[in-house]
Amino acid sequence: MSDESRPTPAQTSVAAVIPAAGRGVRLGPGAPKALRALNGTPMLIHAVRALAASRRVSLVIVVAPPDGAAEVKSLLDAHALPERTDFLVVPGGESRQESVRLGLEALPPQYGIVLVHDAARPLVPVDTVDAVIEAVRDGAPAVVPALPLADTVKEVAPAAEAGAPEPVVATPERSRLRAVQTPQGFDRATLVRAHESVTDNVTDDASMVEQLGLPVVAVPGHEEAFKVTRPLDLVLAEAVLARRRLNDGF
Ligand SMILES: Nc1ccn([C@@H]2O[C@H](COP(=O)(O)OP(=O)(O)OP(=O)(O)O)[C@@H](O)[C@H]2O)c(=O)n1
Ligand SMILES: C[C@](O)(CO)[C@H](O)COP(=O)(O)O
Repeated sequence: MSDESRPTPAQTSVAAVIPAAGRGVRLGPGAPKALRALNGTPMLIHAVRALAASRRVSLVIVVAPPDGAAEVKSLLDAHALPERTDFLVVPGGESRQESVRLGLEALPPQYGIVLVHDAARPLVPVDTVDAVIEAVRDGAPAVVPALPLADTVKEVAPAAEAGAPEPVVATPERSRLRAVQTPQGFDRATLVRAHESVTDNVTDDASMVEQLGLPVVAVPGHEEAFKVTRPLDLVLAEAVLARRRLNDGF
């Protein structure tokens, strides 16, 4: 690679935005989901540590519940985090999409690569984080970690009336489908453009890049990067942590 085509340090500096402003309605009543404990430690702290475990991530921006930024700052201060990583906390918005945008607005200019990672995926292994970063560094404007599906997926039409069975209209070929996780990784300019241009409600950031007509690629995800969404997911997360403690010998 010639000196001219070699990316500059600014182009390859990596920041992570962690949207953590959701209420966690599907998890049931209680504190905002990101602040609920897993093995005695808030889910958000697990997620922050998971991203900061990558030596390539030098800034983590946490997007806190709209009225919870001070509490989240105190939480970060109260827990051991890597010294090489900087942390910022900003208040979030009404939707995940808005929270990510608010996190992006706080991003200092020197970061050329941005990861967006759900606080609700607290156990993502560092190898998955690094694989996403590597693919962006290799030139992909948008990268998602993804896993093949175990279930067959059906497309349904609306039910005739509330509570009635939903008509099945199609069965997409399963081998071509993937369940996508986070962190999703982006060339910064691409992600900023996507958030400026796409106004539809979407469920992930990569789909906004798809709407721009730009390529998105998938790298292997990890089973432990699952999203804590419903009560049973908390049981699974505690079990994964217990297995890690056993493997670590304490
Ligand atoms: N207004 C919102 C909504 C969601 N999120 C974040 O986006 C991630 C994925 O969202 P999800 O798992 O759906 O979390 P909740 O919105 O909290 O869950 P629910 O839909 O059950 O209320 C979470 O880390 C959540 O905190 C956010 O930052 N701001
Ligand atoms: C971004 C995401 O985690 C990818 O699978 C997912 O779409 C978030 O969905 P949620 O309903 O906001 O949890």
